[in-house]
Amino acid sequence: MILTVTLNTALDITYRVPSLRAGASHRVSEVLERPGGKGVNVARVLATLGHEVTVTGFSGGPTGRVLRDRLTEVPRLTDALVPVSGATRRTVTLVDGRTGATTHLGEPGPDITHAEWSAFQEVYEDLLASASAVALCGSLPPGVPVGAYAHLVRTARAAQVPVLLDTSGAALRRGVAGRPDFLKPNAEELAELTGSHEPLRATQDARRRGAGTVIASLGADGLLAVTPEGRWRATPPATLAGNPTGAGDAAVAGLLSALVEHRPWPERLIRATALSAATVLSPTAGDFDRAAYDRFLTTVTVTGVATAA
Ligand SMILES: O=P(O)(O)OC[C@H]1O[C@](O)(CO)[C@@H](O)[C@H]1O
Repeated sequence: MILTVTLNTALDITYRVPSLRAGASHRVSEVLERPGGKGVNVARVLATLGHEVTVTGFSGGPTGRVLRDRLTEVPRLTDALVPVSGATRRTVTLVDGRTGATTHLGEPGPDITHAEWSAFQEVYEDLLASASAVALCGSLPPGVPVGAYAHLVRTARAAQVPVLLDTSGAALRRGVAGRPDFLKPNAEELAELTGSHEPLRATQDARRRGAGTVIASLGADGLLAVTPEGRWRATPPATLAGNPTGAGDAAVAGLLSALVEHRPWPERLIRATALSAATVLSPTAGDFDRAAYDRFLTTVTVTGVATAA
């Protein structure tokens, strides 16, 4: 199975309003509620693609119960979340019906005690024994040490399980030092990590900081991958209008799916880019438009990037 870790799971709420204005009161025209947090979205996409997947991390309180209930509806997905005394957070995405622009609000998440963090590490080590790959995704809830991802990366490497890291801020800065096999930052996270806004230069810098391979998601510009085997850019067929929430998570699912099937890099990038684009066309994170995905698989282009910055 493929293992995804979401230490800060979330109940993701999407509100669509006819036209969003700061300082105004709004009537919501559509409400969607989904189990979320990055690794949960990755897992849902993987399960839809036909992979056996296990989700772990923390969940608690009434929101955690709703999240776990909803996860039982996903075929091929095993819930190995560790219960905690605090409540799973909510996130709210506001979609402006006029422009399609999205505004994201994320709660910090529950306080995790030392005993809960220790319990999680035991569960994680056990799960690694039957994992073909692991993705460590999203922010850290309060109470989890900032060096947590570096530790989890090293544990995966010691168990010889390929490990992908997708996080931000201090958790990313510390996590990359654990030497993950794969790092999947977006343009903003990459710039924050390296101080460079030039994607190729920043991607190479991120590798020097410890990542084996860096796959940067660049929004409408697709993916840039710098790997030990070569460098590629994967470009979606067109700029798509829709909800980009979860597009990066879908890219991670595409990379892992093709990785465990031992596909070569260009194919991994096509799958990741096609899934990411097909997610933009779906209104909720963790879902993708299947027909669009099949179409994009034949229209995403991959080109080699020859020169160093
Ligand atoms: O863990 P964070 O970095 O706060 O990100 C969580 C959020 O990101 C998303 O996974 C979208 O990528 C949402 O589902 C939401 O839960």
